[in-house]
Amino acid sequence: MIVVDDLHKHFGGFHAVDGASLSVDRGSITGLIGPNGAGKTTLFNVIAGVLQPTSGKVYMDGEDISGLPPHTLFHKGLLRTFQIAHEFHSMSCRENLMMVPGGQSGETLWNTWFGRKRIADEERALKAKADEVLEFLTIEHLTDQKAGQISGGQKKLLELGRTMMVDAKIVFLDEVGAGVNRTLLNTIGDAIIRLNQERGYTFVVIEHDMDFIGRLCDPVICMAEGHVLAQGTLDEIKANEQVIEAYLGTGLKNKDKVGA
Ligand SMILES: Nc1ncnc2c1ncn2[C@@H]1O[C@H](COP(=O)(O)OP(=O)(O)OP(=O)(O)O)[C@@H](O)[C@H]1O
Repeated sequence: MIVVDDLHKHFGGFHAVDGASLSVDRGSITGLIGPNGAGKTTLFNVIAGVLQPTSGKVYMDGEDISGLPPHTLFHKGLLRTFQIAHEFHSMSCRENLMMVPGGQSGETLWNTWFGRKRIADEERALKAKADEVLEFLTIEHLTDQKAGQISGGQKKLLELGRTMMVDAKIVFLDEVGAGVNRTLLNTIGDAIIRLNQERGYTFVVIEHDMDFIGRLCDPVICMAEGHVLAQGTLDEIKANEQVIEAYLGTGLKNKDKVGA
């Protein structure tokens, strides 16, 4: 579904992504792991159009999507989750979901004057959709809570919920588990599995928590120093000499994260 071919992203003389090649199969939940500074987030940002590649190609279903801006990729069903912006903190969870651009008619002056009924109908449908998403994620009790007042883990669920307001095909999740307690992490994992199985979403997940990766992801791709070191099941990755060396090489603080 996604093919990345010899991708490079340089910041001045620094090669954050340095010849990465990989593919993501439709219907998979692919894990992306690697020591700090391996280039995972930069790779995500290039694929999702947030950063322009220095060189190399990204294909989606055979179409060259290299360097396309995020809103174009969004309409093709390729989404990267983002932290909820500070400006959205004073809005309720439902309103945050309703703000996801989905071709609403209310945006032009023409429609504001002449399409009031249509706007009202769309708003009703959007509200129903937002409520359905909140229920799916088991956070319906947060519907009217301000996004700034919910916990970090609940915010992650809401970010995931934003991808459900449109017809996403492939979703890139960057460290959904960071700072999230185990119970909520399980809820997030359940939602990802259900979206994958019931709605056909393909996921690529960056995560340092190996239990989470082990539960969700097959295959797992390990990056180091800007390129792909290995791909396989988590057990294969954990047993890979190069992978172990890459983690050890970054210092003892990462030693426990693979092969534990
Ligand atoms: N805008 C930038 N300008 C300069 N260097 C950058 C920029 N963005 C990232 N880098 C550098 O590129 C390298 C790769 O960073 P990146 O965030 O992609 O790694 P990562 O694998 O996601 O790491 P982590 O697991 O710690 O999040 C790092 O050394 C980082 O400092």
